[in-house]
Amino acid sequence: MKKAELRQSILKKRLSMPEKESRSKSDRICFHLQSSPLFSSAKTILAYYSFRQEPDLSSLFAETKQWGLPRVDGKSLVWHRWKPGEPLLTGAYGIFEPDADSPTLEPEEVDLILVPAVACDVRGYRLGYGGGFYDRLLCSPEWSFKFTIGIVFDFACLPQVPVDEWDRRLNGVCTESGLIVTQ
Ligand SMILES: Nc1nc2c(c(=O)[nH]1)N(C=O)[C@@H](CNc1ccc(C(=O)N[C@@H](CCC(=O)O)C(=O)O)cc1)CN2
Ligand SMILES: Nc1ncnc2c1ncn2[C@@H]1O[C@H](COP(=O)(O)OP(=O)(O)OP(=O)(O)O)[C@@H](O)[C@H]1O
Repeated sequence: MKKAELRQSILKKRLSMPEKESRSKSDRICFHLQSSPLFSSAKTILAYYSFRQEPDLSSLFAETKQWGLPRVDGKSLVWHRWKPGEPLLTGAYGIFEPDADSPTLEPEEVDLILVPAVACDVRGYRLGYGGGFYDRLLCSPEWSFKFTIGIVFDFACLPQVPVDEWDRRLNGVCTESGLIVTQ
């Protein structure tokens, strides 16, 4: 199946999930992340603010970590420090984002990246919304060696997603069934 078709079918399935189910599965995902030494040893973590019924990471935000959230700036993502409770603004694509004037995070500070995805596969390949934002981020030298975990519900963790030459594998995938290390 081509990327666009697969994206459409997974998004349809995700949006049709009852909210209660999505909430309880998101809690399981957060539990698995919290139980991992990769998470406990990380001081600064890049995350995302859930939209279109992506797994919701907000129960993690209670953890005493330094959090970074992305802001879309043209074709790039800019990472801002964010403390739970600080206001977010509606940005590009209707996603809540930190204010452009809020302090940014330097790549050297970041220990772990929780990557939103439409689908992932067991090899660590990821399908996003087609913007190429994370593809571009993760191939740049300052980010390419960071530990990355794709976050999806089980039904979106597939044996294989289509791969293009620019796709890089994530280091792990976390679903409500657990965290798998892919490379
Ligand atoms: N919660 C969250 N925040 C995030 C991301 C994400 O995946 N999840 N992003 C991760 O990158 C960035 C936003 N990326 C996006 C890229 C494209 C579309 C989008 O609406 N695309 C069109 C189709 C484009 C195409 O197929 O060519 C669409 O879906 O209608 C939305 C967000 C930054 N913030
Ligand atoms: N390293 C890169 N430099 C420049 N453009 C890139 C790079 N990687 C990917 N792209 C472009 O970004 C787009 C990514 O498309 P693709 O459908 O693979 O996105 P995706 O992985 O689903 O999206 P996203 O990373 O935003 O979630 C393509 O048009 C591709 O040409």
